[in-house]
Amino acid sequence: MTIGKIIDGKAFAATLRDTVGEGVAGFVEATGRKPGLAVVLVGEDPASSVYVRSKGKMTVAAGMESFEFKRPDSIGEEDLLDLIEELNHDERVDGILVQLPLPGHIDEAAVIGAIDPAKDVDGFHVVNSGKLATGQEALVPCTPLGCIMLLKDELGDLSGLEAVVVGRSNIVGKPMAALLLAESCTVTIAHSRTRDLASVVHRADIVVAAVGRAEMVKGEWIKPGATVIDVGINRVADTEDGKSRIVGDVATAEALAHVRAITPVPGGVGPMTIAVLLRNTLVAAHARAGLAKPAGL
Ligand SMILES: Nc1nc(=O)c2c([nH]1)NC[C@@H]1CN(c3ccc(C(=O)N[C@@H](CCC(=O)O)C(=O)O)cc3)C=[N+]21
Repeated sequence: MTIGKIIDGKAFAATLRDTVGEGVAGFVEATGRKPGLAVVLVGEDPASSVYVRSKGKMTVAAGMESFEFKRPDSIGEEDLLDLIEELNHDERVDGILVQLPLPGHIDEAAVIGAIDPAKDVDGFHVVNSGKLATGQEALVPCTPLGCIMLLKDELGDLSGLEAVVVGRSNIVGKPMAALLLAESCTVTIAHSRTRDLASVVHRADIVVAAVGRAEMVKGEWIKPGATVIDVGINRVADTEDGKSRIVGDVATAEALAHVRAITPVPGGVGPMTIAVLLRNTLVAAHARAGLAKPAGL
């Protein structure tokens, strides 16, 4: 039985961060200042805190300025909007990321809508999603853009390929579909109401799984030779040692016998998300400074 390739997202992300680092050096030389990324974290969710810390470290390692704003769960929406307004006007800040999800009493759409689209390095503002949907230059959500980079690296030209995106979230599924369409794929978005998901997935040359359900996409659903991008990060109890581990949305061990290539979890899409965040911050900094987009990005 042949075994597919495991795509090394961690290594690809490290290379991308190096490229970003070179671009940062050029930006500093041209402007006399560092690009800056502001991350806003509301509440004390331990997983979010770990993730925000590693983002901060990688931001600094790439030569950029990192600003972190931690606010309690109890913060009112008005106070959060005031903070964003302040960051919108802070010349040292090129990128603003508000860690999601936000507490239930805060309107996420209102908060995202308050971010200056030129600083929206998550690409979640309707101005950026609208530009993406209509084929205009935009800041593009980090996870889907990272997935496209991995796919192009593996497959080259994607045009004409059959792509199935499982999941229809605003942060992954929908922008992923828009990007695949822009690459001239034939795109299907499947979701929880899709009938006979197995046979829909079986059509695909490219499967992107972004549903947030542990190992939901089974190996036998995958068409032989398909490329699978697993966006899921699900913490599950590991019965053998009582600890927990992280698995994706795809049953990877099963799928390996069917795929051409597949991203692992961890070490696949996750590291790309952070690397693209740095990339987006650098791109936003160049645009704000009136400079052309740096080479290779
Ligand atoms: N406004 C906003 N933008 C985000 O991009 C955003 C967010 N909110 N909220 C939370 C999610 C989650 N997220 C991850 C990014 C990288 C890894 C990552 O690097 N994971 C590693 C390590 C996994 C581990 O071992 O914990 C991996 O997959 O290999 C994980 C999760 C970004 N998010």
